[in-house]
Amino acid sequence: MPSSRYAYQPSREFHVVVLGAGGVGKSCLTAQFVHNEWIESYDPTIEDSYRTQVSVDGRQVMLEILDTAGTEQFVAMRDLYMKTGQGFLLVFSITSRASLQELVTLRDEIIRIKDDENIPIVIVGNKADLVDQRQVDRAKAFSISQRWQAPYYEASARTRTNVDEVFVDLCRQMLRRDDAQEHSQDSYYDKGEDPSSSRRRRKRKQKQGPRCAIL
Ligand SMILES: Nc1nc2c(ncn2[C@@H]2O[C@H](COP(=O)(O)OP(=O)(O)OP(=O)(O)O)[C@@H](O)[C@H]2O)c(=O)[nH]1
Repeated sequence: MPSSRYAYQPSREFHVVVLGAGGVGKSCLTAQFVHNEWIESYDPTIEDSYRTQVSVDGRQVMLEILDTAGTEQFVAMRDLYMKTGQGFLLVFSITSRASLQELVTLRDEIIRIKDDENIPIVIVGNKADLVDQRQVDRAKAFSISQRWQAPYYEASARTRTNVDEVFVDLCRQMLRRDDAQEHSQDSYYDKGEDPSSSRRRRKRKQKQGPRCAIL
């Protein structure tokens, strides 16, 4: 007998979008997570996508990760990938106050485009190894994460600190959401109701308290 009710389920596939200002370390975080490699040079991204399988709490999940451009000239593509994204890593650099500010606009856009305040999001304060260049207090970032009801992690692509953790946290959020939707669809079909009419009720139920992971 399987120990979990999910043991026979096929692996899920989720679209993850990595967003943030130019140069905050989106490509480096993604390269560390997918390939375990550190990239020292800076080559601005236009758009790169990666497929990788990850095991989360014993469940196999296929991730399609889109590493996006932080530079202004490529922002026209944002609407499109925000529509397809099911989970978002919002990355700033702890060495740049402006990069945290940019997340405000990005988050507003995600919520507008997805029309959903509870979309899975993880906030990442990258470059945590550069402590002597810190411009963003941990408390400041944490208070934003509380407001947005999204977990906050300080990470370093350079030292590989909290790299797996941010992706896994996002996966958990997406899985939970998927499970809840599946479960409530089952029960509505059982009752002969239309599952789409209950979407809003369901979203409110999924609201979670913020979490903060420090180094
Ligand atoms: N010290 C340190 N440097 C980092 C870290 N992450 C990235 N960098 C450096 O920051 C620069 C930019 O990193 P990228 O990953 O290319 O940044 P990006 O956010 O993908 O940039 P765009 O493609 O322009 O959006 C590179 O020189 C990296 O080596 C980190 O955690 N610590």
